[in-house]
Amino acid sequence: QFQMIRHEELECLESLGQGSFTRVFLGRKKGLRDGEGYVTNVLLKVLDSNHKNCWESFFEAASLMSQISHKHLIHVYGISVHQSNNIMVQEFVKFGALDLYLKRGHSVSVSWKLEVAKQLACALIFLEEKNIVHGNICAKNLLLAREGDQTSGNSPFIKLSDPGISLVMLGQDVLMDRIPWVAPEVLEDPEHLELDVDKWSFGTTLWEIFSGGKVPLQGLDLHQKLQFYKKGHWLPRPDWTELADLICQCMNYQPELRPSCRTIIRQLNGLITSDYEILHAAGTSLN
Ligand SMILES: N#Cc1ccc(Nc2nc(N)cc(-n3ccc(CO)n3)n2)cc1
Repeated sequence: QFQMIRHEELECLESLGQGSFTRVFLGRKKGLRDGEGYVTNVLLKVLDSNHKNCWESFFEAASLMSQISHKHLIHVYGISVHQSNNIMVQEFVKFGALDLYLKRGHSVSVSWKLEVAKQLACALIFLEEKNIVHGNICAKNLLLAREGDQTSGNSPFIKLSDPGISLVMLGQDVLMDRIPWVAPEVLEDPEHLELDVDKWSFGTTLWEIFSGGKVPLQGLDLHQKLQFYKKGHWLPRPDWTELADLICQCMNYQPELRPSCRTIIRQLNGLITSDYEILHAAGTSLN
């Protein structure tokens, strides 16, 4: 279900950071295309040695991503197992993870943020139609392939990364640490994953995108995070009412009441044409 890549074809260059349980490196992949030798930049995602027992789940994620293809989903070339290294080989996405991009203080417009949100919603519609639960939707797993900028006005382009080790494999404390991205019902029964869990995480990711990469519930320990759910709390509402309402609808504690992906897209389109967006767009072009 995926391409096995020989380690001789791979060259590992500098470290680019880390996900949960993995480290990511810039790499090169040698290959042949109609007899021609060529080298491409790749992203090497290496499973931490102390999580070796999760290698099946790690490769299941690789297998999932290599069996489906969509413009807003990361392309996985295959996997490489060499000595004690389990490596997922992905297309290299130029501007990296969105959470870091936003934290670096790039000033992006409201329409830029809405475009990113819409593209994520399109990826979710695609997964929903295939009845696939991603399970790890968050700004850290949104990769920015094109910056898009105010002047030339071309829009950003994002790709949703692989889900990594499945929620089912994670311990309770890892699940608690993923509050407020992980849907509340997952903590009750991690085995029973429904599509609705991705809608909850979409709400949290929307909050991240419009909060400039701020980490929601930063500084809360696991117990306090658990209390946040026990008490049915919500994240601090952004001042844009319609956006805040959409976030709250997605982060509904009753999974069946969360909006369908199509409703989400319709509401995002409504936000794009709303006066708040026009006002803010006017604001940025005035200053
Ligand atoms: N400075 C810088 C810089 C860093 C990374 C990239 N590119 C990239 N391409 C991918 N396919 C995946 C990732 N990831 C990064 C974290 C995770 C965890 O999910 N993935 N980064 C580009 C620039």
